[in-house]
Amino acid sequence: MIIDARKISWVRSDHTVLKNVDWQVRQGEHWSLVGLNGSGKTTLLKMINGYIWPTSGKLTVLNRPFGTCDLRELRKKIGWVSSALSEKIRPGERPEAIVLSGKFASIGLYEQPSPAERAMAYELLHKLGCKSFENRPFGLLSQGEKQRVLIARALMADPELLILDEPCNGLDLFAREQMLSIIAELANSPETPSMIFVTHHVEELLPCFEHTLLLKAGTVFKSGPTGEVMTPEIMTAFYDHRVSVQRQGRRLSVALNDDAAMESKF
Ligand SMILES: Nc1ncnc2c1ncn2[C@@H]1O[C@H](COP(=O)(O)OP(=O)(O)OP(=O)(O)O)[C@@H](O)[C@H]1O
Repeated sequence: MIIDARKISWVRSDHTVLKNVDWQVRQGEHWSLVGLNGSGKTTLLKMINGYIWPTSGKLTVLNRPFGTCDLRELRKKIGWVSSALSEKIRPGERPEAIVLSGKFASIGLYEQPSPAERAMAYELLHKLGCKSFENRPFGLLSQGEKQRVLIARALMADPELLILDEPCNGLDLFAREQMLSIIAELANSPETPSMIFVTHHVEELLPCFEHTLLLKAGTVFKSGPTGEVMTPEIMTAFYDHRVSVQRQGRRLSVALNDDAAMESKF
């Protein structure tokens, strides 16, 4: 089991940030985690990565029950690609060194990598489409280029779980689609671990994310096969607004119904 969360809650002073969250992610499954701002996505991810501890409930990640495992060791097995990570990378750092640093779970490269590790870093840079800017300092890269380098860095550690935390944030239409096609290709590769794709936007959900968890106000609003979760009825209740769910090819989109869109303006 990749994630086994049983009724986990996280309470801070008088605020219940997560409440009775149940979530089971099995080996080989790719999930999307969808929630509005403030729904608790980051808090849940921090918990899965062992940075915070459930106030109540039972959490097992990568078959390691919290309370009996070394959380630093657990973290090495999880690749969490987020804007917070991007901000930690020094602007002068080059993509090759950034990817190699993933092997040593460090920000910055302080170890001497072996020829095999260098070869793996090159292979990953290639796989993530980073060849044309592999020598450019990180600070000069576009948002999409930075994301691709950071995904390569995460894969360098051979993780058992890869968390893509809003990878399309700040990307224009073309960069977003490029990013999504790279993720779709990753999902096709048998070496890719289970992925969790975090987003606010339903139209970013690729068919490879066959399961979806909808998080609303710290609770699981719905979880299960994406096709069963993404119905107009469920999404209308999820957003507290009448919405329609359209299917475009193998992708989905959600739109506010006209009158709901008008209501939300005023
Ligand atoms: N340490 C804390 N103490 C008290 N409240 C907190 C703490 N951390 C987060 N919260 C609150 O918990 C709620 C969920 O926050 P969280 O960052 O997990 O949401 P999110 O779904 O990741 O939002 P976004 O999509 O905007 O990043 C918010 O109301 C936030 O203010």
